[in-house]
Amino acid sequence: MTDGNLQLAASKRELRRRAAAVRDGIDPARRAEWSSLACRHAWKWLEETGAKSLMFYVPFRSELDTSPLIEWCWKEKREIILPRVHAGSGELSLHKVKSWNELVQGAYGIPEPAETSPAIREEDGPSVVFVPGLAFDDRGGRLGYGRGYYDRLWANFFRGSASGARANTVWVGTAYGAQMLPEVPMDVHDAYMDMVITEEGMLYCQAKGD
Ligand SMILES: Nc1nc2c(c(=O)[nH]1)N(C=O)[C@@H](CNc1ccc(C(=O)N[C@@H](CCC(=O)O)C(=O)O)cc1)CN2
Ligand SMILES: Nc1ncnc2c1ncn2[C@@H]1O[C@H](COP(=O)(O)OP(=O)(O)OP(=O)(O)O)[C@@H](O)[C@H]1O
Repeated sequence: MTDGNLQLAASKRELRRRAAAVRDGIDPARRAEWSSLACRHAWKWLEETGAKSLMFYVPFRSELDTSPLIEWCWKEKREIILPRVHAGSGELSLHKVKSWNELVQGAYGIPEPAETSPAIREEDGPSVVFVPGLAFDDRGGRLGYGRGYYDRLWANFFRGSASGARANTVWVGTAYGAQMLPEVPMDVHDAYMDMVITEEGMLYCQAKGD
């Protein structure tokens, strides 16, 4: 690691600690209220876009709760894709899920599709990916828990897009307004969001990495 890399890693670590404290410090009733508002914004947007296949996360810790949105998508017969964590390789595999009953306790205690659930093929990937995080900025910068799972998935999608597979996937960060920072420090491999959605509404971010 160069001095620059070391500095970036240290500043991300410190920021992660502070951002987790901010998010954990939001009153649970407020979190529920803001989650519900953010879901309504996302819902409206999804109705307009008509996207058929959506990747979500199953919320844990104090993350924005997207479960009403997931249930609404099931009701509307849209396809829900959830990740399974492969802690050894640092990869996420993607699986179609039709109900909460299909989930088992996974790595980090996050519910995930069972081992027996078949992973989808790359060309069947989602057209929208909802991404959790500790902090975001209005360029679409994101700070996660520091294991790079979503960065690797993002890189895989772009590799896929070279062969025309998944060029048009929209990446949507979901967070409380209190998680927005003026600037999240970004590494070369860090995934940029196309939009961030909070209780305040949808924020369209500038072109990835520009
Ligand atoms: N709901 C949800 N699902 C998700 C993610 C997420 O952020 N939220 N992920 C997004 O990537 C992946 C899981 N990533 C995780 C990465 C690190 C830790 C974690 O506990 N890290 C320690 C830090 C120390 C360490 O690295 O061991 C911690 O936060 O205490 C948890 C989940 C896939 N699924
Ligand atoms: N495309 C990639 N290929 C290989 N390693 C990667 C890739 N992207 C990120 N990493 C590695 O993952 C580690 C964590 O990256 P980073 O600190 O950006 O995580 P994060 O985005 O905060 O975490 P997460 O996505 O798990 O929420 C770093 O050591 C980084 O080198």
